[in-house]
Amino acid sequence: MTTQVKKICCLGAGYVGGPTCAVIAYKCHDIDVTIVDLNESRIAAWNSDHLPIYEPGLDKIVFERRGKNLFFTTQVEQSVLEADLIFVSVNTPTKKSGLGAGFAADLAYVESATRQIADVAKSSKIVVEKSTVPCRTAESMRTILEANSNENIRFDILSNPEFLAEGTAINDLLNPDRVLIGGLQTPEGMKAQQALVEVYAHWVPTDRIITTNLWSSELSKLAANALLAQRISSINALSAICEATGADIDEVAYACGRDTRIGPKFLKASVGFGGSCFQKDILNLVYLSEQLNLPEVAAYWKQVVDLNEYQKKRFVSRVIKTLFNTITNKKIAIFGFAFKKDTGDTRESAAITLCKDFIQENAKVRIYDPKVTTEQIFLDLSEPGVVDNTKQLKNRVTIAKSAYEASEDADAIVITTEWDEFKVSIELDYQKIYDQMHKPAFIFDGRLILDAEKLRNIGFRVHTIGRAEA
Ligand SMILES: NC(=O)C1=CN([C@@H]2O[C@H](COP(=O)(O)OP(=O)(O)OC[C@H]3O[C@@H](n4cnc5c(N)ncnc54)[C@H](O)[C@@H]3O)[C@@H](O)[C@H]2O)C=CC1
Ligand SMILES: O=C(O)[C@H]1O[C@H](OP(=O)(O)OP(=O)(O)OC[C@H]2O[C@@H](n3ccc(=O)[nH]c3=O)[C@H](O)[C@@H]2O)[C@H](O)[C@@H](O)[C@@H]1O
Repeated sequence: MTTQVKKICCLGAGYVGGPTCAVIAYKCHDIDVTIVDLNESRIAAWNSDHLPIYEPGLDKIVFERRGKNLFFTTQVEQSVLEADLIFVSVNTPTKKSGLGAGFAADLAYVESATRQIADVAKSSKIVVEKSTVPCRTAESMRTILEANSNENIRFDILSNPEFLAEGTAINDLLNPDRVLIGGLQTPEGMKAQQALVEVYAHWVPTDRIITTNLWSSELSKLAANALLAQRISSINALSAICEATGADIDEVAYACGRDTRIGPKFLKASVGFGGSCFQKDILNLVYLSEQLNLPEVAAYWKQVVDLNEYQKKRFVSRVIKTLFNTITNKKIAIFGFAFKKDTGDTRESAAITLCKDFIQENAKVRIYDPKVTTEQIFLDLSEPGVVDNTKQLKNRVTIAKSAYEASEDADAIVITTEWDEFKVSIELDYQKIYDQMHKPAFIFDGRLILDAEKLRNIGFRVHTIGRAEA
């Protein structure tokens, strides 16, 4: 008989734990879901009218289930004690120091969450690795948990990586392409796997729920992110060839993507991919390959990240070169600071690198993003621990409340995030923007969202990634 899950606890109320478990509560009214975090202010925000993350559709789901079968708390012990199934959804950032620094995932949070479960549990639990981790992490978790099991308590470990993308998280969770559940191929392991299958089967068609062994599941998560990022680096590499030859990267992407074997998605050239995971997970894969003594494999995946860095630098050079080889004291309006549209998340955003480079060149940058807070922007641009450069930063960086305010007296506009409101045909009056800028007025489209022809007719000098200068 399968164990029926009645109470779920999720350790980690972040971008993954919050939306994922809110959707489980929304779809499974017979299951109580408690999301726990050590961070008190984050939990207070989850319990308030202003959720700690911006994600379209999330508010509605949380407000509908909160206090009914969805709870947010800092009470780790109580929640772990009561749960039959525990998601470990804590952060796994790249290690900053020690062995593997700059590449390996820092598993300290996963380990401490696992130890918390081992210390507190008084009944059997299914422990689910939701965080993205290096292949075979479940083995370490199992060792810690088994050292604490006895004839009355057993722990079954599953891997259930998350594939949601920020900005579309709710739709991704409600209609996933697939749900992946890895488990040990023992009778107990398969029984635990089935218990989690039944949770998802409340709303996901069973042919979309894939069960595999633990290690395939762990590796598939790193592999999926590496393959997605590899497509972006491939198209960005081609964008450089386009700029030098007169080919147009959107046309090339379209022509290639029409081949059903290639497909159209993830072929949009850009200033470089950002986000908390692509770079981290690929570096994690590089480290894993090196550990397995596979240097050629490591070098192959490392190139995806290197190309991404190159793309950002190449774009910065193009801006400086076009602005007559100097941007000292020039005003550059930055449209967008989040790593993609429809999120307020700035982790690894290409805009951070670009702004830092412009500041290094003594430009004055004025940033507008509809969802990122001023505090977050200054946090991202300052370099705590290196030098306290907040004062210098404030001389160079200002935050605007609108695209119009950002572009007042500007020499150039740089589009860094593809927010819909920046598109010519949707909201912005680019004639008004042009009229208030220094001339010649330059616009650099790092996201291929603008109608260059229309802007040129207004008088703008338009430079687009993946297109030669007109
Ligand atoms: N952000 C994303 O879109 C995706 C992230 N992932 C993976 O999911 C994991 C979590 O990522 P995010 O949610 O973005 O991170 P996050 O940093 O937003 O959230 C993690 C939360 O865990 C909390 N935490 C740490 N240790 C804890 C403990 N022992 N007990 C309770 N709470 C604890 C932290 O305070 C933090 O609020 C990472 O491994 C990431 O790679 C996977 C798919 C998508
Ligand atoms: O593990 C994770 O964290 C998640 O990472 C990505 O999701 P996310 O980073 O939220 O967003 P994406 O839509 O993948 O975009 C990542 C970056 O690539 C850029 N991008 C995306 C697509 C494209 O064609 N071109 C491009 O430059 C985006 O602008 C953004 O900066 C994956 O898409 C998710 O499946 C995965 O779960």
